Amino acid sequence: MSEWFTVEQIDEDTYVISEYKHWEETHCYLLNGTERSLLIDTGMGIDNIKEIVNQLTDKPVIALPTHTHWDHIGGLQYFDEFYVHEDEEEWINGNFPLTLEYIKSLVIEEPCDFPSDFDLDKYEIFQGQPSKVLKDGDIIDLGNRKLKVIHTPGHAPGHICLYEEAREYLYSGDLIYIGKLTAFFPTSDPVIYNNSIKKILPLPVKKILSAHHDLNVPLSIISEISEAFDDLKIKGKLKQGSGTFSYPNFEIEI
Ligand SMILES: O=c1ccn([C@@H]2O[C@H](COP(=O)(O)O)[C@@H](O)[C@H]2O)c(=O)[nH]1
Repeated sequence: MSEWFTVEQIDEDTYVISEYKHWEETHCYLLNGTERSLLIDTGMGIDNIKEIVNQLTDKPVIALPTHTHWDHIGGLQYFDEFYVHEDEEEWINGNFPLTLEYIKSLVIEEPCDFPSDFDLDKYEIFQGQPSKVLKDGDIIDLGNRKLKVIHTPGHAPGHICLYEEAREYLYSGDLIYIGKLTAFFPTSDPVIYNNSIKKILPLPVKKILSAHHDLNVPLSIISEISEAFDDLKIKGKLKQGSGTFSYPNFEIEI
């Protein structure tokens, strides 16, 4: 097993594959169904995540990034079938707004014990044609498991969360996690981010499976983030350049 990835089992047919050595501390989730498996997010592409996935499922795998920032799409290169939300189809298909040189600088922004065969000169931003383009409300059927696509823009225009109603699992991507939530990129929008939080708020959730950092995400964080955004709205801070605001479990950078 690669030393780059860490694998933890969440329940009998759900795994989290993490890249803890890198400052982004990404998490990808493998959901095994009776007909097919779903890999939610694919990491940075620094090592081959498919080799890990192959040890955890013998079913055909659909790869699905929650959005197409570089640290979520790096592993798409290893999968024949992948889906993206319609609002980021252009980004994955030749028009991502950041240069490769800039992304490479992010890859090595902090010291990191990279795999011995990793070569930054050969690092690429994945580009390709999705096998399916998703929209809000679509259902992904794995056989015995169904995931609902919830369009939650704000961090990125085509950001999605996946909701598994039967287990009350929320795969929250970069919308909700412990750490710095970011709505300051030119393609982010803090008002829309707040609307996306409001979309998630009424869902019954037993487990939040986030894309970064600490996996023990308290369920209360959803309402805490919602209240924080509402407070910033009242104070007229929901516009870009307002700054970074700190709360017990998270920060919001706008
Ligand atoms: O406009 C942008 C968009 C993204 N980035 C960089 O990409 C990643 C985003 O990571 P997330 O995990 O999706 O938050 C991060 O390294 C950003 O710095 C950017 O620089 N500008």
